[in-house]
Amino acid sequence: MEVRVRAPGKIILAGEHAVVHGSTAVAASVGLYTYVSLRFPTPSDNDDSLKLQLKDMALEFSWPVDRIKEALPEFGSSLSPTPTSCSIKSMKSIAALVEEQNIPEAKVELAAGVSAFLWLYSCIHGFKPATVVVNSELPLGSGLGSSAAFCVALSAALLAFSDSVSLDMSQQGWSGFGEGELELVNKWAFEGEKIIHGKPSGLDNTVSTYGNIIKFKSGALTRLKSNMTLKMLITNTKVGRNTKALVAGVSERTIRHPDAMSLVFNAVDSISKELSAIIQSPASDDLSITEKEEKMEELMEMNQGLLQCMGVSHASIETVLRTTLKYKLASKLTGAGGGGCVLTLLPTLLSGTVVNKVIAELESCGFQCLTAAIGGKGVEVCFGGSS
Ligand SMILES: Nc1ncnc2c1ncn2[C@@H]1O[C@H](COP(=O)(O)OP(=O)(O)O)[C@@H](O)[C@H]1O
Ligand SMILES: C[C@@](O)(CCOP(=O)(O)O)CC(=O)O
Ligand SMILES: [Mg+2]
Repeated sequence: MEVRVRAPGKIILAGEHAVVHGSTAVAASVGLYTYVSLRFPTPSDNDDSLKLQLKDMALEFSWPVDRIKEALPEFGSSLSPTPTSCSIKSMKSIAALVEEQNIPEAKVELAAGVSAFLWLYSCIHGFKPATVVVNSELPLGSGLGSSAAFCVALSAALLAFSDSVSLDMSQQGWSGFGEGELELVNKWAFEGEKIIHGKPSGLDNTVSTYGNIIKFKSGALTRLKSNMTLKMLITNTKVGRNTKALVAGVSERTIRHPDAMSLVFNAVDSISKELSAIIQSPASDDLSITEKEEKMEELMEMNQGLLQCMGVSHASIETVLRTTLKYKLASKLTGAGGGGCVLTLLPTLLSGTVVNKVIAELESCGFQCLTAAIGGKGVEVCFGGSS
């Protein structure tokens, strides 16, 4: 029997980094997915190993379950029904298991994802042999939340075959989880994100789990009912970066300049609140769509300025900002910054010709542009078939 799960990536419309320090953020799911399938071998397969296949990278990792038992003896006897954090001792044992796999030097950043996998798998299924296959439409380490989508899809697939969750396996095609199940998936995914990010806010895993457009502050989410169609151009600068290092950099700056940074975080909080009010304001309100879009553009520019204050912009991001500004379009980085992706609001009345021109100019700089549906469904599951 096989289960397949998909979890979306996300864009952050306002509030990245500041959300780690308690400010409000606004984010939406993006229609690009990470897929995880899980299969347990039958006795006739005679397979006693745990396998992780990363299809896009053409990599396969494999551990004899006895080796996992030896490294993590604390698992197996009592599987954890509630999400728990990885202790320093378990992290060391997991690091040894990952090191044995000799991840190619050029892909060493995958070690964090593989560690999160070993933690989530061992907590939920102990020493059971299995094959887990992962593939993703999301660029890794680009600010679109690939780490969270990976942790959400993994947690959901593992829980789908656990005693903690009971799902109707006769459903055809993709189907959603119940509220209680989503909460459990989200909490386990957050534990995985902690291994990859160090100090995540929980925003990314929450958007990937629940989908939609959400407002998020200190672990609490509010689903937003959008009264306008939001069209965003996503530009990937293709400059690689690592969320853990960028989040740590902002924290260090906060320690050096606590008063100034607290004002920056407060300003971001106000921007996110105003942005969510605009998104939700009824269409019949005094503000026309154009006026709403102009306000949003201004808020995005202000948020970008504050992200520069936090030290997370990058020359490549500034090039995207300058290029889109030539067409009077507002942009901001999305995710951790330092490279990665930039969002540009595409107003409703903007002509297709202008959009094509901006995309052509951005792509001539070596960047990659995409437009994807935003605010769609969160994590979904599919049994048996190959949807
Ligand atoms: N499909 C995947 N397979 C394995 N690891 C993954 C996958 N997606 C994400 N990861 C892990 O997450 C890391 C990227 O996370 P991060 O730096 O937070 O960037 P982002 O979440 O914006 O893509 C990767 O280096 C890897 O460790
Ligand atoms: C910078 C931050 O706000 C978002 C990071 O997103 P991403 O990993 O770059 O996709 C960190 C967080 O909220 O945990
Ligand atoms: Mg991430």
